[in-house]
Amino acid sequence: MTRVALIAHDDKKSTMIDLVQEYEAVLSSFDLVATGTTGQRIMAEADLDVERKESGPVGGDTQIGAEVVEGRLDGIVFLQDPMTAQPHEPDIGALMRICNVHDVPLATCRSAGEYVVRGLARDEETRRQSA
Ligand SMILES: O=C(CO)COP(=O)(O)O
Repeated sequence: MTRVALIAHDDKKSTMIDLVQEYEAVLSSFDLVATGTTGQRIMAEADLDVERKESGPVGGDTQIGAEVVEGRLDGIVFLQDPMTAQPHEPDIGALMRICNVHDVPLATCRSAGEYVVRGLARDEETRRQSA
């Protein structure tokens, strides 16, 4: 099953909620993982089940990065706030780097996130049809 990570900085959490509500039908067919607070909000505000890691600043981004290394993730939607410095910037940079190392698609704004979600849904549909 397609496994996707959802992460949003505080100022982008409402955008993430909007995105997951719009794509709820597609996302409900995926295996979802999220950083702590993002996951909490998604489960409260959308009809989606999400595996929650730690919050980003205390290691959640790093835990998602470990899944990338282990080959468990097909894509990441990570809505970043470009206007606010983050205390865990090194962790964020490490997650982005490891996605590049392992060629895992990482979307950092809403429109790119929609492309990733739609693309992964199309891939899953293609796999289902050829199975
Ligand atoms: O800080 C984050 C990503 O860098 C997100 O963490 P939370 O989802 O716990 O807010």
